[in-house]
Amino acid sequence: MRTVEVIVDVPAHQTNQTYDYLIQEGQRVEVGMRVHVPFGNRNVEGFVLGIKEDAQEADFKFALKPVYAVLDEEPVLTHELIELAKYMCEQTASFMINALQTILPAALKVGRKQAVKVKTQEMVVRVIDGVVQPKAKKQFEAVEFLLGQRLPYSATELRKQFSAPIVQSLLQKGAIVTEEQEVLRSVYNSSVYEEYVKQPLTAAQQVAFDAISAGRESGQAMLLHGVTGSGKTEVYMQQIEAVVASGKQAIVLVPEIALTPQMVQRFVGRFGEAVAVLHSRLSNGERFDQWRLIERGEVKIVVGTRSAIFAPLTDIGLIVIDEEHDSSYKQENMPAYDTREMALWRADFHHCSVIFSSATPSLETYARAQVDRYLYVGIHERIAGLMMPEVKVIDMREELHAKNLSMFSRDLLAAIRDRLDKKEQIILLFNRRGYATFVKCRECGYVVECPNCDISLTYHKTSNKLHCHYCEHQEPLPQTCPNCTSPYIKLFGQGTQRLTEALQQEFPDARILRMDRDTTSQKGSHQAIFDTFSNLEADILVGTQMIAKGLDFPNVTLVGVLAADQTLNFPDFRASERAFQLLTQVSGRAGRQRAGTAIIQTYMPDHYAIQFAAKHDYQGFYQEEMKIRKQHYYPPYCHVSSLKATAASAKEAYDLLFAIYQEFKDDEAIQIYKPVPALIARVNNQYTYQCLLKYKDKKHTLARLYDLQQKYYKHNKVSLSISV
Ligand SMILES: Nc1ncnc2c1ncn2[C@@H]1O[C@H](COP(=O)(O)OP(=O)(O)OP(=O)(O)O)[C@@H](O)[C@H]1O
Ligand SMILES: [Zn+2]
Ligand SMILES: [Zn+2]
Repeated sequence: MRTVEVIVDVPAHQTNQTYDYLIQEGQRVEVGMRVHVPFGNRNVEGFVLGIKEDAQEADFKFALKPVYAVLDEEPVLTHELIELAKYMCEQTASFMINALQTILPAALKVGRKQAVKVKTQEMVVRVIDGVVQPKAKKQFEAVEFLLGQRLPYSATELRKQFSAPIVQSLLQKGAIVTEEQEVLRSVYNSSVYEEYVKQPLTAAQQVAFDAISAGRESGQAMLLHGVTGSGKTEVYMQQIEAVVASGKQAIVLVPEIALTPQMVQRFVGRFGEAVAVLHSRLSNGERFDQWRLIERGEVKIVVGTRSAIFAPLTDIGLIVIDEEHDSSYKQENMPAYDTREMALWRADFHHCSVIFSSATPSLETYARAQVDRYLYVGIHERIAGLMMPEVKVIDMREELHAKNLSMFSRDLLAAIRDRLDKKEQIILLFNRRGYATFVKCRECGYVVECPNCDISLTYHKTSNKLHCHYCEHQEPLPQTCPNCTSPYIKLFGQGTQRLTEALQQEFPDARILRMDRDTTSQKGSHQAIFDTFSNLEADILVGTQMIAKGLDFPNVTLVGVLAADQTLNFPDFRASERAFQLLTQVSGRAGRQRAGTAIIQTYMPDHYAIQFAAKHDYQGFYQEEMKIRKQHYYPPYCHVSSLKATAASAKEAYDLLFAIYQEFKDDEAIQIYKPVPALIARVNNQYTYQCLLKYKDKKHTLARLYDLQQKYYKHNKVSLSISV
C-alpha cells in the first residue's frame, strides 16, 4: 500500500511531527502537494512531505485513515524548498507548518474557493487561406494581415484593428479559428524600458569582477564592499550575465520596495523578459503568475524584496543581496528568519555563491570577511574618478544661539538656494513622517495619546486628524485641552509633511516631491515618484529612510539630513551602527555624476557615528564599534535573541516571561535578562514584555527555545514570540 507523511495545519496542534495517511485508488500524490486529511473529527489541510511506496500495515500502530482529497495538480513546493523549510524551523525555533506557509507565496495560500484564477484571452490560432474572396475587401485585408503575423494573435487586437463585425464574419465563414488561451499577468511592460547599456568596467571594477569570478569557481560567499557610487551594480550585473550565459539562474534581492523601480529598470533594461519581479505590492494574481513563470523555467533572473529568496528556481548560479546591511532582511514576526541565512543555505544546495553587496556592510558580515569566512572584494573609489561628497556637520545648538529657530540651518538654506539656481536636484532626509509629532497642552503639559497604544498621536494635515502610527486609530484635533480645557493646545515636533510645507514657504517656486509611507500607500506610487524625480520634473525629494540608500539620481548634488539624532537616540545596541549606515548611505546619494555635498544637522556633532560617516571612514567606525560591542558583550561577540510575551493584561505577559526567566537563569550557556516592558508597552490594547538572551552556543540555545515554543504555544492568554 502507498502512504503519505503529512504536516497538518492545525493551530492548536503545532508540532513538527508528520502523520501518515493512506493514498486511495486513483489519487495522484507527490511530495510538495497539499491534501485534505481527516484529523480528529475534522477535515484539515496539510502538506505532503514524504511518500512510502510499499508500506506494510504492521508498520503502523493504528489503522490509517485515507487522504480525502489532493488539492494540487502539481507540487507547490520543490524538495529543495521543503528542506529549506526544515532549516528555517531549526534557525528560528518555529514550526514546520509556519515555515512551509512562509515559503509558499500568499497567492497560493488562499483557500480553494477564492483561489487565484488563471487569466485567459481569446486568441486567433489558425487562419485558413482562400475562404475569403478578395472582393470582400476588409475581410481579405484582415486575412492577409494575419498570414503575416506569428500566431496565436490576440482577437481583441484584431477587433481593434479591423472592427468587431469583420472579425465576426471571419469566424462565421471559418476563415479563422480562435481559442481561449491562458495569459500570464505581467508586472512590467518591457517595451517601455530603455536599454540599460552594458558599461565597460573601470579598472577598479574589473579587479572586483575578476576576484568574484574566482570566488564563484569555488562557490564562495563574498562581501562586495564598495563605496557609494562605485558601480557595484554593474559588477554584479555582469556576473549575472555570465551566470545566465552558462544556462543558470540568479536571484537579486533589494531591501525596499522603494528600490525596486530602479532595479527593475536596470534589469529589464538589460535582460528583457527573462526577469521576474516579486515584491509585496503585487496583486495576488500577479504574484501567482510570476511564481508560475518561474516554475515553468521561463525566467532567468528573479528581482525582488525579502521573500523573493524563496523563488522556485531549480538551477541557481548566483544570489546577490544588495544593501546587505538592511534590517528588512530580517523578518520580524515568527518565523523570524534572516534572509541572508536562507540565501547561504540555498547557495550551498546549488553549489553557487552569494554576493553580499553594500557600501556599509553590517558588522557581522564585515567581521566574517575579516576572518575569511566570506571572500572580501573591495572597490574603494567612485566611478569616473569622482570624489566622495563633501560632508558638513552642522551643530544645531549653534543655530539656536544664533536665534535661528527654523528646521533648516543657515548653511542648508543657502545650499538649497544655490542648487535650485543651478537647476541641480536635492534630497532631504527626515526620518519621521506626518506633520507634527505630538499635540501638547502649554498649560498642563498633557499630551494627546492613542487610547489603544502607549504612544502619542501624530497630526496629519491631509486628513486634519490625529493618527496613531501603530494601530488604525484616528481622531479630530482637539480645540481645547481634554485635561484642563485650556485653549493653548499646540502642535509640536515635525514630520516630513510639515517639512515639505516649510520648504515650500521658503522656496515657493521649487517643485517638491515627498516619499514616505503616507505618499506610497498606493500601488505604483513608488514608481511614479521615482519617475518624476528621474525625469527632472521635481527639484527636491523629501523622504524618510526609504530614500536613503541605493537610489542613483545623477543630477543630485546636495543631500540634507534634518535630524540625524533620531536614529542615534533609539534604545538598541545597533543604534550607532544604523546611524552610521544611514548617514553614509544618504550622503552617498549626492554627487554621483558631478561634485556633491551632504549637510548633516545634529545636536550631537561629536558622536563617533556622525564623525566617521562624515569622513567616509568605514574602517574607523568598524574598529570603534567593535571595541564597544566587545566591552558590553554584544554581537558579533555573541548571539542575541529576544522573547516577547503579549497579552491583554500586562501582568499575564510579565508572569509568563518571568517564569521563563526563572527557567533559564541557571543555564550557564545563556545569559538572560529580566523581563522589561517593550519599547511601546501597549499597542492595540495588548501589552508586551520582552527579555533579552545572549549566548555563544547557538545549537544549545535554539534547542531550548524550540522547547519553549512547544511548551507555551498552546497558552490561551499569552502569545510568545521568539526572535533569534
Ligand atoms: N563602468 C562604468 N562606466 C560608467 N558608468 C558606470 C560604470 N559602472 C557604473 N556606472 C554608473 O555609476 C553610477 C553608480 O553606480 P551604482 O548605482 O551601481 O553604484 P553603487 O556602487 O551601487 O552605489 P550605492 O551603494 O550608493 O548604491 C550609476 O549611474 C551607474 O550607471
Ligand atoms: Zn491642559
Ligand atoms: Zn494606537
